[in-house]
Amino acid sequence: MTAIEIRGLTKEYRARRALDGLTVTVEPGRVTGFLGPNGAGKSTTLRILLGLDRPTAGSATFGGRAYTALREPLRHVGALLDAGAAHGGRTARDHLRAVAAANRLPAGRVARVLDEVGLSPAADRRVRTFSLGMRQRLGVATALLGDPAVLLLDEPANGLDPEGIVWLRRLLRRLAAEGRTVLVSSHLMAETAATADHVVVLGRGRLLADRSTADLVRAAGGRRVRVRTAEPGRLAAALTDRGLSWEPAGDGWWLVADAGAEEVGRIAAAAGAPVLGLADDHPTLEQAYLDLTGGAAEFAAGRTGAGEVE
Ligand SMILES: Nc1ncnc2c1ncn2[C@@H]1O[C@H](COP(=O)(O)OP(=O)(O)OP(=O)(O)O)[C@@H](O)[C@H]1O
Repeated sequence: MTAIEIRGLTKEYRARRALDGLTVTVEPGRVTGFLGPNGAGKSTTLRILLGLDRPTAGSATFGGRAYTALREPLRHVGALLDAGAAHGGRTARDHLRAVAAANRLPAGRVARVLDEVGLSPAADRRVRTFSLGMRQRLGVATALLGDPAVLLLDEPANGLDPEGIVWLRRLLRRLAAEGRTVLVSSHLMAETAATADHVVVLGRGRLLADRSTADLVRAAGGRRVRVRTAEPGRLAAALTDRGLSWEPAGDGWWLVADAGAEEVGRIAAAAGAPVLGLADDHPTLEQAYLDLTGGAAEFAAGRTGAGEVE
């Protein structure tokens, strides 16, 4: 069991501070979603973790050891940073064999990981003929080659079809259940909500949240009800009488704040407003994320002066 420990991590690129004193521990035995707007510092963190970039200050270690200090690092840390990393002229099998040989990993692992990612039937095709989703699978296979305790995956769902996404979700959950540390960056909130037990959210190089996915979502929104009625005027008057506020949510739906479905159903019935649809509206990770990162997006449409022009 190996935790990832990030302490006071700071990275400056000339005038730009990509990471600003980031401190967080990524625990084993669970899938941790690594979230944040474009430019928040996720890739920079992953690159520093892998010794591909040097921090200006602070440290990033695996069970207390820097990546560059690990002997046979692929046995400890598997990473998917760039799905285009494999040489296009090689077959998937040859690519994995080369990585295994260079890292003194048993050749027998190649067939195992090809099978694991569902690429066995395509193992002898050249990588240049692979779809983006197949390249992602090969990237995951490469990360798994050393049977590592830690997995760092940058946008692994990128290019996967719906079946591939379900496969990836199951794989990540199983790897975490085996006690591994699984850190997965993503911009797909629904997918992260379905996969990650825990989330670490960055904004402008700083930690915005480090908590369980369920807690973050729960904290996002109060109770709300989604309702649609054939008599909007009557329902509006009855809700106002009870001191409840609402807002339109499109297609004739309203969102009533601080109320439950049962209460709104009774109010509508008493007011003689036929209900066409009614449900408690559960907050989503996307909502929680947007609330959290609202002020931290480096690039946002319609905002002037917030981002830098390069
Ligand atoms: N090599 C570099 N030179 C200069 N600035 C860089 C370099 N790499 C990253 N940056 C800057 O550092 C900041 C963090 O970038 P990073 O790629 O880590 O963000 P990210 O969270 O991975 O974003 P995305 O979601 O778009 O992948 C950005 O402002 C980016 O422009």
